[in-house]
Amino acid sequence: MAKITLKGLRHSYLANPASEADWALKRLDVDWQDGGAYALLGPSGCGKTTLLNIISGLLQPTEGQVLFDGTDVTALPPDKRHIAQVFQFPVVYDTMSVYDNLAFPLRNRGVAEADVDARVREIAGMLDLTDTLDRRAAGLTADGKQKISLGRGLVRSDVNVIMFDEPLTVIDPHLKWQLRSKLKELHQRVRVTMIYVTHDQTEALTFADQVVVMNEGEVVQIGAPQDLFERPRHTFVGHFIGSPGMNVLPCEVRDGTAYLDGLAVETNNARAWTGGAGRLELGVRPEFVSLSDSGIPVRITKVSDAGRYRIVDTVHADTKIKLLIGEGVEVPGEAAHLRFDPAHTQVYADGWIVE
Ligand SMILES: Nc1ncnc2c1ncn2[C@@H]1O[C@H](COP(=O)(O)OP(=O)(O)OP(=O)(O)O)[C@@H](O)[C@H]1O
Repeated sequence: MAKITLKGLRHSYLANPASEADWALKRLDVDWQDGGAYALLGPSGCGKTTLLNIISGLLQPTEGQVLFDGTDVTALPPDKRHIAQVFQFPVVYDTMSVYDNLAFPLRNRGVAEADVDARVREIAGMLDLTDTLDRRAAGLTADGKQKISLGRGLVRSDVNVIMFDEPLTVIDPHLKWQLRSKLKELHQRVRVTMIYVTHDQTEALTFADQVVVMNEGEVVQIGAPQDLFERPRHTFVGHFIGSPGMNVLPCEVRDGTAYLDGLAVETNNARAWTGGAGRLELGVRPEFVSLSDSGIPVRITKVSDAGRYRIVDTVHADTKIKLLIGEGVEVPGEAAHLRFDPAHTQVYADGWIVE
């Protein structure tokens, strides 16, 4: 196991990168603590696979270093890094038994047969594969096979990190939550550093203690799921995480007060704005917007049922604002007023939170 440090990492697939857009990874400084459960979350094309390949050694970064416990491994090939990887599609040997599949990474490294047996049975037990150990892998369902892939990642005791690259893509939706909670439980038992790559916020938020959110080649926030929800550092995080995402509304700030279309709105950070150029926006999640007797006048355009609550779409002038309301709350006709919870309303400048 190891702490992994990415220092001043940049990567471009072009020989002579000129503009910012030429960099697949713009600049990354990230510490992955030993034994942590991390998710790497971001939309397609944001650089997740590029980053994984740099950590595993399949790709040399254009600039910067990868350190394992402080030792520079940037130039080491993948087989010298002691990393286990689980991919989207199960990697299993169909003709071998489940037992032999799990034993393979250990036998390959010359581990004594008695130790192989003990470890295989332990991991099989954790993954509920004990009853299938003697069966040929070919007969298993997709989720059974993916469990073997997970097992092959977990079985080695010499790994610095296990990286999961969208491991639940081929799993039936109704089995996904089972495997997801299994993985979380396994992390708590084995305590190896795990990096779980996904573009699915539910998977990231249920698995990880810390979520690394990427957008356009940059890390925009690293935090616990609750931090990402309560205090998104970037409007992208607010919008990408949450369903529906955070309202991002154009605003002005004068003398420490934010104004939405000329109406003063209390926030938790407008006082910190020291001026300067930049696009100013208010961010407030639909969970922290409520109906009120006074406040921002809006027109209600749509009410949708979302189970235990309703999503209300409103519009103020040309600005759309969403809010959530509970079951017992009555929705007025077309006209209403909204109030933003000041503790959860913040100002962003060029996308970044003002602090
Ligand atoms: N081999 C390559 N050659 C050139 N450009 C590449 C290569 N691989 C990726 N890119 C570009 O680098 C950027 C990051 O891609 P990457 O595959 O790392 O993103 P991702 O977040 O893993 O996306 P996805 O979730 O779709 O796999 C994208 O703009 C992509 O087009």
